[in-house]
Amino acid sequence: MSRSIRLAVIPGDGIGQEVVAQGLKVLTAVLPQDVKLETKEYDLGARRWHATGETLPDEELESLKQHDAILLGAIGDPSVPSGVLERGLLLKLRFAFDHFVNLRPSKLFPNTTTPLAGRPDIDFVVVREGTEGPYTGNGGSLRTGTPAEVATEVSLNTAYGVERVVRDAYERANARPRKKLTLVHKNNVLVYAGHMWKNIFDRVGKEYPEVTTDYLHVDAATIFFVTQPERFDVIVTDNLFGDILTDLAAAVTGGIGLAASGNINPTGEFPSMFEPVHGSAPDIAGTGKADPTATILSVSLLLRHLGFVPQATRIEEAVAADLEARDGSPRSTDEIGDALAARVAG
Ligand SMILES: NC(=O)c1ccc[n+]([C@@H]2O[C@H](COP(=O)([O-])OP(=O)(O)OC[C@H]3O[C@@H](n4cnc5c(N)ncnc54)[C@H](O)[C@@H]3O)[C@@H](O)[C@H]2O)c1
Ligand SMILES: CC(C)[C@H](C(=O)O)[C@@H](O)C(=O)O
Ligand SMILES: [Mg+2]
Repeated sequence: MSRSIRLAVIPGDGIGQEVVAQGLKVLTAVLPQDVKLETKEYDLGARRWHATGETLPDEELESLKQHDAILLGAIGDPSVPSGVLERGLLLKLRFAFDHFVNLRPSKLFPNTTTPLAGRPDIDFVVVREGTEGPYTGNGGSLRTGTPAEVATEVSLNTAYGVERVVRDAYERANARPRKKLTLVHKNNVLVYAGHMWKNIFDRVGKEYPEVTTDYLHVDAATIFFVTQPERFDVIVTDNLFGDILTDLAAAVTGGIGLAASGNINPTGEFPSMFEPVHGSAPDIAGTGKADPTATILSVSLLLRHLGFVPQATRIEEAVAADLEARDGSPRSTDEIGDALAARVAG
């Protein structure tokens, strides 16, 4: 395990700035003295775009590449046309660094007010494909803005891309006690991409005889996320279904303020990037109401990825204890960060 971490930090927009400050606070508190943490902050997002018109210049991409990992807050702002920063910055990073595994764990933490509060054993992870599907920008519009407009947004799926993420999901399922993997797609309607996913899922599954498999159409999966979440262990799904399912998973297991994610490049060729599942939340930005826990749990995923397992576990335990101790009175972003930093340090 390396005793130094070169961390690139992209606070981004809205509450991204606020929650990343807390993530760094907890990271600093949890690391042993002899681990050298070098951080480099990148001014990327709405401010930069307004000032220079840039979203993610090549030099910055090259510089980001020189790090062990990236911590990102959130990208997107109402003052910038929708999609400019999301595509030009966030998705550009995920694609350029081949983050084909978008890992989004969901655990029911104690003392949370959610529709599933009090339900035991909710502990699943969504392995969302991160580089393909309808996210590739493969589309266009004709007669734009007229009543005769036609727009396409093609979902791109390659056997190469599907097999590598499915294989990763089998590996993860095989390493967990329950060893269950559910494919979520919509192959009753999306018969080309859906059948390719299912065929690859079945073929790769032959190599993992200990893993129990299941298949659900995405609409049915949304029912079971709410009514029978305990049926899930590892879920593998495409980029867009995974986006939607993981906001739902967050909402039912503790709230969007607790949902962490890792954009993983499993080959290690490029730095992986860790970020909360939520966005820049312009409706609460600047109010101190943002819960930084999702970012702090993303720091835990980052540490685990880099091999700092005891420190990652310490953060998870601190979050569980902190939630247990919450009495319902509101706490600011800073106060939650301070409380978690104190717990991991103590
Ligand atoms: N990974 C990302 O950077 C990311 C993810 C999602 C959305 N976005 C972008 O963020 C912007 C806003 O998107 P949106 O409103 O659809 O989604 P959002 O996740 O920003 O907000 C949805 C709701 O959840 C609440 N919320 C989010 N994070 C919270 C937190 N930590 N604590 C408490 N409440 C929280 C918000 O206040 C809002 O009511 C858009 O530009 C969108 O494209 C970026
Ligand atoms: C902002 C957007 C591009 C992004 C996505 O769709 O992946 C977000 O919703 C997420 O879940 O990280
Ligand atoms: Mg999303």
